[in-house]
Amino acid sequence: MTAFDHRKYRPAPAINLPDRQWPSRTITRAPRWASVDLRDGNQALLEPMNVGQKQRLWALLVKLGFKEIEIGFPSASQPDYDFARWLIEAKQIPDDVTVQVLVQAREDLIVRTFEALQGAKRAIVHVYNSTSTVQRERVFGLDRAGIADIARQGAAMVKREADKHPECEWTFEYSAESFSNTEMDFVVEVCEAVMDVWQPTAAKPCIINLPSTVESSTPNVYADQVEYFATHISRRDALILSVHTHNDRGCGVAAAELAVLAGADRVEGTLFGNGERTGNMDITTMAMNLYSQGIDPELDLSNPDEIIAVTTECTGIALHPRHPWFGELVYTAFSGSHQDAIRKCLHQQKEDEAWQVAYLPIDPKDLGRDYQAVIRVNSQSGKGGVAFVLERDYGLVLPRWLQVELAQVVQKASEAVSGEIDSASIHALFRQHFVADSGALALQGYQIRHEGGHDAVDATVDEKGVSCQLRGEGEGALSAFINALMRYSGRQINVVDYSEHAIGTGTDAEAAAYVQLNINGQRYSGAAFDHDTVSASLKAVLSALNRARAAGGSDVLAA
Ligand SMILES: CC(=O)SCCNC(=O)CCNC(=O)[C@H](O)C(C)(C)COP(=O)(O)OP(=O)(O)OC[C@H]1O[C@@H](n2cnc3c(N)ncnc32)[C@H](O)[C@@H]1OP(=O)(O)O
Ligand SMILES: CC(C)C(=O)C(=O)O
Repeated sequence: MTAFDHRKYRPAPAINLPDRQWPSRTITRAPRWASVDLRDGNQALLEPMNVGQKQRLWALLVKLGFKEIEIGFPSASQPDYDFARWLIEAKQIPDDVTVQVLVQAREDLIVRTFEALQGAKRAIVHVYNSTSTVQRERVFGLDRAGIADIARQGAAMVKREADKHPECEWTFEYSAESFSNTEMDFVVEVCEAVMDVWQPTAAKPCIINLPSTVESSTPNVYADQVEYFATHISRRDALILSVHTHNDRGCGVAAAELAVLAGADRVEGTLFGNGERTGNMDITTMAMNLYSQGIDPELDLSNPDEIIAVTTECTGIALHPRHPWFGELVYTAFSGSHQDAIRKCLHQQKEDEAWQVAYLPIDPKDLGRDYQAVIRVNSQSGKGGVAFVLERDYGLVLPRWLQVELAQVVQKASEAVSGEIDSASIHALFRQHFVADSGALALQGYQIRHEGGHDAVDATVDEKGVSCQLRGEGEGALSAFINALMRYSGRQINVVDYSEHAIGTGTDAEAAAYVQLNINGQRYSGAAFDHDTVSASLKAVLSALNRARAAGGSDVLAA
């Protein structure tokens, strides 16, 4: 074998479940969430959280609406023990929140765990042992019966300790760790053994948790395993079926979603998927997936900045900019066709209708993101993005032909800097190339008279400081001015297109005018602004002439 040799590996065995039901089901409500950030997330950190960090993350989890929170492994470490004590002694656990703690099926650890929980009103004690073939054979050196015994004894010890403290409302949870790498008939056998000890009922159920401790198959196989379990375990009504997926193959969320279809009631996971190796199942992603389907996720994720700040501070792990739903770049379109589609859809989206915006699966405003971030311009962007930015930030509604021309200018500038062009730079490029105020031709003054059904204009235009007196007639001020320019310069000038709009409202409103001229067979565009619409239109004409002048390199009027 060479170093990189796939023959070293075997495919995960599939489950024979010909009448599987999960593929034809849909998710219609949020599962019961259990956060394991403070335990599974914590145990995977380079530097596990101290009590202060745990306190901050706890406060966030409660604020987001988690009702079941695994707070640690109190028998394993002093900070976890101290944190449990602080929660209880400082009365930090809201009435509707239940703390959960993890422990191995080992007597000394179980005893210490119950010590840590003294005085709690309600708690979930979560005991586990590994059931998979490889763990049986290579870690524990036990056969099936030996592994089942560990589970049975662990369950009995948990029950014994709980019985000493009837003042607390206990819930028992058992995890067949490495469930997804265990033979299904054996998992059912072990869980039956645990339930024989606990004697759960529909009124007082236990939690049976089915982890894909290491994700090693496609999510459909995991869903088959969960459905197998759900349909082969006795007393299904006396247990809450919980799943706990990891993300080794990048499908932690998908596996949990399919598991819910397959009958899971409860999902364990962490914020942004922090956890062992490639992480736990990401609750924020799964909850937002539900939200985007019109389902209440039963978690308040409306303030991502706070969630990101607290989790980053507590885990030391930064959020990837493309993290689903919450990454800095996920509501940003750089490419031209996406920008164009977003701009058109946003224009048509009505307040009271269902969200229908291409490339934006949810309204970024729901997560406190504004449309500022939606469209950013680089060399991959087209006219849509450029137009969007100018309209959003400067109130300029460019006609299509001008969008096309400006986009070419912006693209060149972006290529030159090999990167993003911000809104102010786009605006500056627009002014520099299409607006006359710094050009060679400038309107000094004009007068318009209505004569015999026509307009006559007398205008003073400077070209490079040389003043020229122009006179012309036409239908309206614009065509009279064009007529004057043609007479003076001897050039053939036609207006190909013209548009104008107000910027702002009230007495401060400015007029924007955009014109495209055909000058001796060549098209040139220009734009101008003025408090007076006629002035704006005449200046826009001079802007276009300035472009012609710059392109031809010769004077227009003095030529
Ligand atoms: C998939 C998961 O995430 S499971 C949770 C894993 N999380 C953690 O382990 C974090 C906290 N754990 C720890 O700090 C330590 O493991 C402790 C303090 C709990 C225990 O430490 P230690 O007793 O020193 O040893 P260690 O964890 O290596 O224990 C291994 C022993 O426990 C046994 N064991 C491991 N898991 C279990 C279990 N769930 N139930 C019963 N016995 C177990 C092993 O077979 C091994 O036995 P051996 O010593 O006879 O060979
Ligand atoms: C203890 C169990 C639930 C676990 O963390 C896992 O299997 O990943």
